Amino acid sequence: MTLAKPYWFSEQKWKARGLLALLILLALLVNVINVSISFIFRNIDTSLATFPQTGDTTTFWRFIAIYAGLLVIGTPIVVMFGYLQDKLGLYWRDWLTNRFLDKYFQHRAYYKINFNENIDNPDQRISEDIRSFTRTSLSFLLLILTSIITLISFTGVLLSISVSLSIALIVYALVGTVVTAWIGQRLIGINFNQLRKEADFRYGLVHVRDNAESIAFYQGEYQESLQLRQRFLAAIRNFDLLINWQRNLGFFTQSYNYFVRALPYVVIAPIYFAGETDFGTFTQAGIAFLQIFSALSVIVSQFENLTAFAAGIERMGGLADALEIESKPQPGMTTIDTTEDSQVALRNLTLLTPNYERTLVRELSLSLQPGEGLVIVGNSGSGKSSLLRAIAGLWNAGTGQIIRPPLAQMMFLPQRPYMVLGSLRSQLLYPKTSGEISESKMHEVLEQVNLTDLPERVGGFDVELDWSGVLSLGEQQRLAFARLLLNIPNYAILDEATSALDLANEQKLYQQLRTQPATLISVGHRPSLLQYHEYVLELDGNSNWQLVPTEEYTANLSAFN
Ligand SMILES: Nc1ncnc2c1ncn2[C@@H]1O[C@H](COP(=O)(O)OP(=O)(O)OP(=O)(O)O)[C@@H](O)[C@H]1O
Repeated sequence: MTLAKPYWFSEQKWKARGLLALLILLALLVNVINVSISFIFRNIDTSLATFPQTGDTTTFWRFIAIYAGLLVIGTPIVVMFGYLQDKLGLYWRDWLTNRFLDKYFQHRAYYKINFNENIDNPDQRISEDIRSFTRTSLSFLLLILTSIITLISFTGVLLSISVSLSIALIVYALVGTVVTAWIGQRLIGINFNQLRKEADFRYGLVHVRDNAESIAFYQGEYQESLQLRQRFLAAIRNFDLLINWQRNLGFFTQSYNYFVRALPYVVIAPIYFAGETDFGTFTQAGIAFLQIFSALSVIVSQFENLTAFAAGIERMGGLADALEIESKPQPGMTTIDTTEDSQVALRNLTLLTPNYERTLVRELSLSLQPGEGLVIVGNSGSGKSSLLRAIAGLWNAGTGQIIRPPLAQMMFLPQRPYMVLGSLRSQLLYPKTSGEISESKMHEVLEQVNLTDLPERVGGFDVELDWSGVLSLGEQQRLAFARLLLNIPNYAILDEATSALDLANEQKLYQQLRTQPATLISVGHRPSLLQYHEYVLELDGNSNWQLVPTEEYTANLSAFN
């Protein structure tokens, strides 16, 4: 699985490994500093406690000076440790997000994944889950690493003071870890659900924004707000559950943490009272105890993060697997065979819906000579658009063969005109991102689709607007048509691309198109469309079909009427 190839083995591995090695070195240095601090304060406290008997002040000041020196060296080390950790996290996110984006757009995975019920909100997985994954996994890795180093060095310190103290501490921390892990188990699932419900709620809001006008016409406010509130309520309910479990966990960890402060005193006091150790031991044991305690209980104190982290990994892993699967044919299911050639032909094509539940067309065969036109007609839901989806390779459930030219030579205008986010220029060039097309050519084409004054009206070719919001549906369809006339493909496939236009505009567009030598396949309901095509393919909705020359079809129609 290529997506699983880790960052540390990628083309950026040397940068990543170098930074990681530097971080480990800094972690070691931080630990050396911490151990030194415990010794410095042990000596400071002992010098203070023995002052009444010895009258010695120089030891005290000497250690204060050493501590000041340590601060000067220690500060940049600790700060750089945090900084480099963030930096490495940033590089990692950059790399991983780009990998996911590559996969998302390969083999049209972004389209197919919408039909996958297990993958909700891929947008959130790619944006937020990756961000928290890279940041958190790095901090966990370093936390565990530094904990192990701390554990080893301070156990050494502690053993030099008292064996029983060491044993008491380790037992205490282990018990705490196990109990917290047990309570926290429940949090994993709840956290997973929280991410999902928050994303659902946000998507609901985005959906209302995107469809604001339709909703306003339908006066659908009540229904929409009800639906949004339901999504919000689900998020709130789950969050309530989450904080309840966090409270339960809190009861335990809080009392557990309080007692940690007293534990070293309780264990050291008998040795001190027996005169077997100096006063500074309390300080050093306290510091060592806290260090070991936090190291051993990394899992305890980080449990909350750890569960959210595990949930995030699960969501990302799910997406990575799904993206991988989408790029391969489904095992055990028959798929339509596609062959590239310089013509369009269908041979014994049986097309099913992607879930293999409904047969849309059975045993369809036809072929089109270059420059010929075919119009597909039939009732709504009979599978007209689906046939175009199959030709474009979006759907492949079924049997038989589709012969078509390379997709780069074909241009599809989908049923819903698609307006890109960007300028009028990029709108016209789409799906190309740059091109040789001059502004005068663009003006000419806009004139052909009856949008002559559009650049003037909106303020030029480089103005960025919310095009689907400011243009009428018919204007959007004409703009999409302009794209077609600019690109001059050898094959034009139009799915009700003029459905929102008046007959005069429709006629103008189709006449323009027919002056080009392009092979044309249209889907449409209007009889006015028939005249621009040589053949009519009629689907009856029960997987039957008939193919007739247009003249014969129109003659039958008028005889019938
Ligand atoms: N992703 C999908 N999974 C399963 N079935 C689907 C999917 N998308 C569409 N369908 C079903 O496939 C059938 C054919 O749809 P299609 O869009 O091809 O109809 P159409 O003939 O173009 O209709 P219209 O004239 O209304 O645009 C419909 O019954 C539709 O509900």
